[in-house]
Amino acid sequence: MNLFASPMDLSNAPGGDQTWLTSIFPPLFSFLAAFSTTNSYVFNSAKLLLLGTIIETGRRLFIWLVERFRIQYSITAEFTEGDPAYEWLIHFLTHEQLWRRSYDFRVFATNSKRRWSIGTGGSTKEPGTKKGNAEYVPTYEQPLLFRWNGYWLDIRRTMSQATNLPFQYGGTSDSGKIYVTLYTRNFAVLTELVEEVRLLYLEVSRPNVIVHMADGPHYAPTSFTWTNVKCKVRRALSSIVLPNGVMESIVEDAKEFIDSEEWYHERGIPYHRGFLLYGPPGSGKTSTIYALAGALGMEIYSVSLASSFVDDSYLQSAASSIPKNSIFLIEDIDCAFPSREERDNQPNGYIPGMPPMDPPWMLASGSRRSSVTLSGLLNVLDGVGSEEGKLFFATTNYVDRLDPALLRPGRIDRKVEYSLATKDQATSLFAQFYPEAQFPHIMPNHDLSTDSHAEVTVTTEGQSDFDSDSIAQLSKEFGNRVPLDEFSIAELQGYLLTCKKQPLEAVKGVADWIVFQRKERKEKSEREEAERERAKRRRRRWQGYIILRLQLRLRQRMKQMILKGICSSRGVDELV
Ligand SMILES: Nc1ncnc2c1ncn2[C@@H]1O[C@H](COP(=O)(O)OP(=O)(O)OP(=O)(O)O)[C@@H](O)[C@H]1O
Repeated sequence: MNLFASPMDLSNAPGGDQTWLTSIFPPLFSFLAAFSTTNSYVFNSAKLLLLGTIIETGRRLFIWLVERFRIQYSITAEFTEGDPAYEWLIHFLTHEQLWRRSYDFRVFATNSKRRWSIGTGGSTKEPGTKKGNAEYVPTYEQPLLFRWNGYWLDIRRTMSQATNLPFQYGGTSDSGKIYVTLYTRNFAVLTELVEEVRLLYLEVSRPNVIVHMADGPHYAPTSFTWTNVKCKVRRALSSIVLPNGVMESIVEDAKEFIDSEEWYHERGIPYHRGFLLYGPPGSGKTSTIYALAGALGMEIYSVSLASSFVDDSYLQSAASSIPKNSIFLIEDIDCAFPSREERDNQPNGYIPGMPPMDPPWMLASGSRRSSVTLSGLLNVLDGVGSEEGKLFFATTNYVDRLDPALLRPGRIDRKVEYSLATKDQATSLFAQFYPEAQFPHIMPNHDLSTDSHAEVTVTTEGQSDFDSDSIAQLSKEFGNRVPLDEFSIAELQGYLLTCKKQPLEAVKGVADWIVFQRKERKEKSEREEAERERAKRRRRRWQGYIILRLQLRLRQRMKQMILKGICSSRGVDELV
């Protein structure tokens, strides 16, 4: 066997003409040819292996060249989920109808949280006749190439990945990302694109108020993702029924703040304005903030301290991730403070080695305490949460629970009280519910101002027996019949919803409704009182048990000490 045969000698080897191969790798082929004279199978395999290697090398070289070209002649921008720019881009992609080229969709039976799904016209048998029940959201996971303003763009999306553990317990998360590759070296094109998508987003979302909610545990230690985004239809300021001038003054105040950034900076005053809206549930605190956000074109970032997963670090990272010119809303801010009941139930003293006076189930039951501490909250208000000209709003039903440190100017600059419905508010609500234009058939035929319905009582006596009236008169009558400071606007709204199209019935039936509500409230308060009594008894029993255990332990300890004393006086180690 001649291992060093000339390559040319190999042309006659089994396997046909390998001249071109042998000229590339002469020694190897010399060896293989020599070897293959006895084993043609090995020679063919080697040929294939070599061919594959060459093809693979060529393929990699090609990819490398394309990558080099991309790096040299393109710009890639990354948009991260949770950042407003991500939302802008999603709206842009939907607007550009890029989904038409997509072959991958996720199908949701529920409404997607973002408005970037594709509206479908129901079934193909009756196109456009029925709105589809599902939503189709393109995944954009395969790169999509399209043209924008004469430039080629490449879009690719990666989904967010999270472990099911909050980050305090080692959970991790990768936010979803969209990569946009622009095939140009001109950076101005990217800024142009971002500005266009931003303007488009503002245009598209103008009729809505965008509310970002922190409504679930958070998994990433570094960046906070506001994954729950809601589009609420913008509400007219005039639809909020408040005492005269209140809404206008809040709007004026907020506008003035937005326009006076320089003024604040010149005087070295932190550019921050905090509002506290307090009052009973359903009196319009949240609605005011939503209407204000709509009027000012701002987005809301909302955290509720009543949520169990919100603690100091959660609040801190949420607040620091809110962009400029937004509203930072903390709902139920009182949850960071103990209620009077909780304070009253505190044990008088701590007994080392003994369990707390209140059993754990007692603390947990009905407690709305948040894990956020006062110092954590103040840090957020003084620090990250107050930067960049954010408007800060807090709402509470229990203003008395709030610590004076929170209420000092600089943290809370303006307090607005909300109350249960006044007669004027009830009148305005009714007038809004039944616009004159929609009820032209209701004509005045009866002067209600002469009727004696100034105040409704628990009986139905005093109801007028009218058939129809003008909306203005009916509104007034409704206002007269609703007792002052007893029902919230939300409750009255709930009642009016039961007679959406019958304003006359609404006025006639309100007395019965009031009777029913009072009866229900009485029963509820009796039930609650009974529950409180039961809880008190349970607490007393538990405290008695703790005291008994404490006494037993003390008695044992004293016994041991006395025995020790006797032993030492007798000079023995132990009494027999
Ligand atoms: N002053 C008001 N003007 C118009 N609508 C109101 C008013 N108050 C309450 N409503 C209606 O009642 C519902 C609840 O109102 P909202 O959530 O604003 O009350 P809230 O004071 O924030 O209550 P909570 O303290 O429980 O959060 C909304 O649907 C809203 O339309």
